[in-house]
Amino acid sequence: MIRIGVLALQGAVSEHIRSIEECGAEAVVVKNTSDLDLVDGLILPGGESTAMRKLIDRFEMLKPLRQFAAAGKPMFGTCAGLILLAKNLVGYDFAHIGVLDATVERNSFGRQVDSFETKLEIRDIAEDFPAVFIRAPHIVDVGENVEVLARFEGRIVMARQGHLLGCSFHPELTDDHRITAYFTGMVKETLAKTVHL
Ligand SMILES: NC(=O)CC[C@H](N)C(=O)O
Repeated sequence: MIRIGVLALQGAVSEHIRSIEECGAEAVVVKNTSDLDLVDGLILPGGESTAMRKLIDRFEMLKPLRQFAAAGKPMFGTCAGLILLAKNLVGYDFAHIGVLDATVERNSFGRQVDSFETKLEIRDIAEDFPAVFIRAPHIVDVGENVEVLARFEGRIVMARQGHLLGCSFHPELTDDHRITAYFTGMVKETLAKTVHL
């Protein structure tokens, strides 16, 4: 069985665990570098990116997370997790993990209290995905190797660059597991390639 980890330093962890299990994979709570060694793919959950970064530094996980991505292992950032993955952040002169070739702006959809749900058309995944946005970021711009998978009101809200996937919203907060299933498929494909090397 494939193993998918959820970075569990802060944020919406348990819902991702449930969704991974619904998709027939083993879910692993990742709290440190040795947990990271156990997994074939990693979900970076929503929450608060600044708080998550502090904890990543405290547990000395920044370099291991970058190495995980450099090794070609799939990573999926949702909301704050997307902010962690992005190479460029509007208004900041640094990135966190900094591997997804995209420029991301934080808190793009209104004030701090704002959250909403909408149906999204997502390329290759769904025509009507129930997407929950909570103080969500959006993708301002992407590099040429990045495929845009979904937009909301013209703004990019989901994108993929090879083994890296990111979205602005919280796919784990509904009972619709199609996005987690898609990521599970990415992990399976990567493993199949690795085994044949
Ligand atoms: N739901 C979320 O993950 C919100 C992200 C948060 N606003 C941040 O900038 O980190």
